Amino acid sequence: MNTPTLTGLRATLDTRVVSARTALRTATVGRAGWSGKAWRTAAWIAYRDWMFTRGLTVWMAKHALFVLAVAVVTVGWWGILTLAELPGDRVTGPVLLALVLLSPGLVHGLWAMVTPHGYLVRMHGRKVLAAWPKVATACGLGDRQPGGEVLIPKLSKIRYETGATILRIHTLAGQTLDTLHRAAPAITTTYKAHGFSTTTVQPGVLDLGLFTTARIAGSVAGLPRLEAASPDGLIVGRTRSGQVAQLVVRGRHTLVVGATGSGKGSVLWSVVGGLAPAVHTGSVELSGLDLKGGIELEMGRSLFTRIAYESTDAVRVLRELVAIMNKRKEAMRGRSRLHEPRPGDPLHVLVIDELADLMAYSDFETRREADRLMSKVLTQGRALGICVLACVQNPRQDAVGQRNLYPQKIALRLDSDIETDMVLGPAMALAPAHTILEPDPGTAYLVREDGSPELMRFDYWPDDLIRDVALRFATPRPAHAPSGALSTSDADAVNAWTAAAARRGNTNTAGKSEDNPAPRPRKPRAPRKPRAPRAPRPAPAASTEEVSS
Ligand SMILES: Nc1ncnc2c1ncn2[C@@H]1O[C@H](COP(=O)(O)OP(=O)(O)OP(=O)(O)O)[C@@H](O)[C@H]1O
Repeated sequence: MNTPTLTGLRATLDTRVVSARTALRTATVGRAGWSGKAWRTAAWIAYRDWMFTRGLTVWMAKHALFVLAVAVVTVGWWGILTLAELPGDRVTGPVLLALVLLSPGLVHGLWAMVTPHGYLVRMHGRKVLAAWPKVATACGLGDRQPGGEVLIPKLSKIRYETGATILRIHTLAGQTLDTLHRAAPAITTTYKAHGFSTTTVQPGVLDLGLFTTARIAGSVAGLPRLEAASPDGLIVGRTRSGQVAQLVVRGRHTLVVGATGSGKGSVLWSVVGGLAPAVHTGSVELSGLDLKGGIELEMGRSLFTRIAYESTDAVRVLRELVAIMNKRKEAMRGRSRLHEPRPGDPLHVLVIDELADLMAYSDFETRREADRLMSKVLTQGRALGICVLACVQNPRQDAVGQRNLYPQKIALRLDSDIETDMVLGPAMALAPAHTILEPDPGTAYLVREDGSPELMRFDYWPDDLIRDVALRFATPRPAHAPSGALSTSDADAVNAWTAAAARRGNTNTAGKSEDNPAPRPRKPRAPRKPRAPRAPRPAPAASTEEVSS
């Protein structure tokens, strides 16, 4: 059976197990009133009993010979009393002796019963520690000495966080942290963990996090708060250890890639919605390009200062941003190397819902102009306070020719390891986005500028929340209605989306427009005559207005 089928089966099975568990819980401990309380009490007693038995059994298995000897002595004592037909009690003595001799096991069982979590953690830690010499040697970390002795890196501490076991490992003399980094995937597999993260603690000391869960539970976003709306660390979801996941927006461009249904909308709205309070105060300005006819961005249009649903408008928005960038260059020259956003001189965030619609599926002239302007923004914008968040489904070259200009990448579920490689390059080994399961939309690897990956799940943004946020935190400088603007009703949005899809597709030419003509077969082009250089275009009036305000 091939891997995708197996993955699909596993996902179906997982979903069934989750729903069966939920149903059982609802029918028992989840019930309201006295019956629910009775179920909960019974479950608590059963669990503690089970933990006592487990603790005692583990101790007995570890001291099997001693337990056997106690059994022989106890039964032997009782047997002698019985055979000799001595009068009096023949049971109490042997039983008391057995209880006294087995008392450490009983204490062990009580420990497991009273603090089950602490007990399980300690037991797991002991197992990891006991296996470490073998694991380290098998993963190539051993150093054989002339006398035949094998030295291994010291495992000094084991720590537990939600969803991860953290091993603190010290390099041997002659080893570098790279040696440990290289061995990390093998150590992870040997301990049967779901993934790993590495953190350098100090020179020669590494914290290796082994993930104990493969999935991150989804959560729904709440209303954003002004103090949290920082482009230097925007809260966008949860990490595998249950901590808040942060995304740095300022000073970097972000490419978001994911298959259809992988949750690009969650990433987009986590950023747009998360920044909304800063938009309202004027320290962030959003520009949006949504060439799917506005189906995604229309719902939050009042948050955007510039918005485009058609390719010609998209080019206009890009030109305005380039003009702002050029003005800023002059203003910042010799004074500052990184733009500090503030009301009146905001951080500009350009949000593109489907990059390929602009860069691959538009007409030739638009593509060329968009490519030129995007290159400028991507190469010069980040220090000048103009950042891009571009979402795309297809990571191939024709759709994202400039992917190397995005220092930060978010890889949601991808269809194949080839696509992961295309998006993440060498970081793919640590961020296998093609292994993210379909039932976990919004789960993604964030690969930062330094190449360090982190698995996280972006919060889900329901439509009602987006509308509410757009209403509360509207920008003080709202966008003019874009040409081809839609009514906000869902029915209209769907119609517009269908029309836009038809314009892009080559099966239906009904929605053909000048911006997006349906592809048709072309004759081979004759070589071009050299042209006189074009006079530079004057900057559009709107852009000047943007900068001077
Ligand atoms: N963070 C999340 N948690 C839970 N469910 C989510 C999350 N994000 C998205 N979903 C679910 O997945 C569905 C698809 O998400 P979304 O539309 O964002 O995907 P997409 O990648 O934008 O797809 P497309 O490229 O086809 O537009 C949503 O309708 C929602 O039900």
